[in-house]
Amino acid sequence: MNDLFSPAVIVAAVLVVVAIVASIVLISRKRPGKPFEPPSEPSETPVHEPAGIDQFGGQAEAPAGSSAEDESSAVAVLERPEPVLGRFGRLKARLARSGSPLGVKLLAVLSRDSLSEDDWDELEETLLLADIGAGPAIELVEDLRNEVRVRALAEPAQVRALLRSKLVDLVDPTLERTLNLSKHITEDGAEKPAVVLVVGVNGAGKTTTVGKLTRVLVAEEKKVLLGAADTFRAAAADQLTTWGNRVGVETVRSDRDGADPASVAFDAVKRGSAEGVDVVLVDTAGRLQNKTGLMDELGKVSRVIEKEAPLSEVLLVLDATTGQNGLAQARVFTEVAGVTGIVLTKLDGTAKGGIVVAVQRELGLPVKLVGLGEGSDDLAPFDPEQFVDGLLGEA
Ligand SMILES: Nc1nc2c(ncn2[C@@H]2O[C@H](COP(=O)(O)OP(=O)(O)OP(=O)(O)O)[C@@H](O)[C@H]2O)c(=O)[nH]1
Repeated sequence: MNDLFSPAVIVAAVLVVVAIVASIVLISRKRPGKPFEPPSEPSETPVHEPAGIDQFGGQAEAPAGSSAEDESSAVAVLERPEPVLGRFGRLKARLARSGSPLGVKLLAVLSRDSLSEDDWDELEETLLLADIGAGPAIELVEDLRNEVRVRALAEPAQVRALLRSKLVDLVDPTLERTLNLSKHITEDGAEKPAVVLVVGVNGAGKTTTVGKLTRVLVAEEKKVLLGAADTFRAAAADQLTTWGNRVGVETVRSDRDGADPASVAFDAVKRGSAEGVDVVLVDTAGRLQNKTGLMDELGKVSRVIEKEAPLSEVLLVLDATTGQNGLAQARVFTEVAGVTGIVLTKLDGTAKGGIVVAVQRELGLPVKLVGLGEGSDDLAPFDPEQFVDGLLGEA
């Protein structure tokens, strides 16, 4: 009985009490006031949060030294993209502002009282300078000339109206330009998201276009998932993630630089199917059309995606400022990747808006979207009439 009060037992009891108190203190320090939460299931492919909101506009970068909590609360403030309706109308002034020789020069020629042989030549030259292509330029001037003569049009305003309607015809309002974004139902009744693959040469504006298109779709209340299959540059995936985060859209990407782009694209589409999203947008690395390995890789990306869901659209992004040079590149892409439509970027920065006509003629594909600036909402569905009005500087 006395054993109970022996010094050894007392010391042992005190040690046990101290250990219990110490562990309670430690636990409460580690979890300040938080209830116990089970660890979340790891996702199949990690979704990365951005380092901060950066040059893509919208919000100020977090100041140096700000805490992770500050950053996540900055990210939580989602931007509201501009409605899509009427966007082209807002942006079309930029076509005229870029000093288009079509707008200024054509109208200057057509304002003359009677048109001489030299005037018609000047008209043709102006169309050529605007990159409309030799065939269409010659056709247009011949048509215009005949009709002016047959209908005895004398007023500059009448000739101008005729030119406008001929330009609209050249741009072709009958082409189907709507993006195919319907979900796909498989034979066994499963629903698959629409998948849009975005391809093109380096620096054409692919990532920016995917970012802007994400905003268009979010404005249309679609549920979107992004796939960063540009695995050459970690910065490209960061850039895409930032675009997505600004409007609450997640990005599937690889943890490794140089990972297989086809596998990232596949993961994105698989996850999009599992989560029931409406559209998966897949960004790819820029590649030169003469590099066979890279073009083969693009073919593989398409094939691997199609194991999971059919491709709804393959958009080729072309930089309008490269003019006719861009056409050779474009042709190879259409063969390798089965392109369904063109996105013409940087139309705000060129006097060569006629490239729209040349691209469509040469490739037999419609221009579906146009980029008219570096702002987040400077992407619009292409509208032939508004486009021609913009080129001619008409409000
Ligand atoms: N002015 C103007 N600039 C644009 C437009 N679209 C894209 N850009 C700019 O073009 C540059 C290249 O854009 P990115 O989206 O990085 O091009 P990318 O094709 O993804 O580039 P890579 O991944 O290197 O092949 C960026 O500075 C964009 O801001 C546009 O419509 N107008």
